[in-house]
Amino acid sequence: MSDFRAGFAAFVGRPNVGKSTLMNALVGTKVAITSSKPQTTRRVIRGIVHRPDAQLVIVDTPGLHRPRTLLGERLDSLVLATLSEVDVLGFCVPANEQIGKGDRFIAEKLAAVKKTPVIAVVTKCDLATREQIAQQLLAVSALADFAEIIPVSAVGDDQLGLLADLLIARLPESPPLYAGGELTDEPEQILVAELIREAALEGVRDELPHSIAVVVEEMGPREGREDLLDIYAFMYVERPTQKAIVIGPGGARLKDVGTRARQQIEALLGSRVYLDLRIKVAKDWQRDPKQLRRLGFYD
Ligand SMILES: Nc1nc2c(ncn2[C@@H]2O[C@H](COP(=O)(O)OP(=O)(O)OP(=O)(O)O)[C@@H](O)[C@H]2O)c(=O)[nH]1
Repeated sequence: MSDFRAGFAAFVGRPNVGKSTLMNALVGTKVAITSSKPQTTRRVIRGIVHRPDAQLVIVDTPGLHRPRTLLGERLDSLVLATLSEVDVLGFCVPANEQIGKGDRFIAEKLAAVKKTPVIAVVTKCDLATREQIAQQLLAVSALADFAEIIPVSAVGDDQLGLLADLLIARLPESPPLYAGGELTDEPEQILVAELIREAALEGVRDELPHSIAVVVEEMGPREGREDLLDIYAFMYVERPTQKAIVIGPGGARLKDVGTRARQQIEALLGSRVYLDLRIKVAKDWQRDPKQLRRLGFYD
C-alpha cells in the first residue's frame, strides 16, 4: 500500500476547551480522562485512529497556559516539546466562548513552531448558534495563518470524519506505526492512577482543584490467584485540611472513592481488583522539584 499515511497529531488549547473529549470521540474509545474542570490531563496520552488508508496517532497534551507554578512550567515545556515532534497540530477554541488572552498566547506559541501545520478546530459547536460559529471562525482566522479551520462537535458527532480527513492529509506516507487494534500505548499504571485521581476529585473539584496527585506504587496478580489484581496506590494532597476533605467523615468519602475507582479499573482491565489506597500529605508538592520527580513529572 504505497499511499498509506501514518503519523502523529496533537491537540492544543486552553484547559477545558474539549481536547480530551475530541480525541476520545475520534478514537472511539475512552483513553484519556475527561472532566468539567481544567487540567485533568497531565500526561501525554495517545489514542490511535485506525483506518484502511491511514493511521493517525493522537497525542493529547495538557492545557497550555502561562506558568504560575513550577508544575505549570513543566507542563509548558512538555507541551512545546510535543508540538515540534508531531506532523500536524489541532488548535482548539470553543465556539461558545470569546477568544481571550490565553488563546492568543497559544496561537503565538504555535506560530513559532514553523515546520508543523496547524489546523484550527472550533469545538463544542452544539453549544453555539450558527451566527456565533460563523463569528468564531472569523475571529479564529484573524489570530494566525492556519492551514485549515473547521467547526466540530465531539458531543454531537459533527464533522469528526472531516476533521480526521484534514489531519490525515497532513501525515507523511508511511506504513502503519502500531499494530491493529492497539488503542493506547499508555502504561496501565498511569491509566489506573488517572482513574483514581478522577474518582477522588469527584464532588470536591472546587475545593481541591489541582492539589491531588496519585502514584501507583505496585500492581500485579496476587500469588496463586490469577483472577485478582492487587493494586497499591498513594494519593498525595498538599495540606492536612485537604486530607481531611478527601477522607470525609468517618472515612466514608475515601471508601466511596476507592469503590468507584476500583469499579472503573476493573472495567478498564477486565479483571477483579483489590485496591489499597492510602493518603499522604506532601506539602506544596506543586512547587517542589523533588516531589514532582517522585510523582512522575520528570524534567
Ligand atoms: N456540549 C459539548 N461539551 C463538550 C464538547 N467537548 C467537550 N465538552 C465538555 O467540555 C468540558 C471539557 O472537556 P475536556 O475534553 O475535558 O477538555 P480539555 O480541553 O481536554 O481539558 P484539559 O484536560 O483541562 O486541558 C467537559 O465537561 C466536556 O464534557 C462538545 O463538543 N460539546
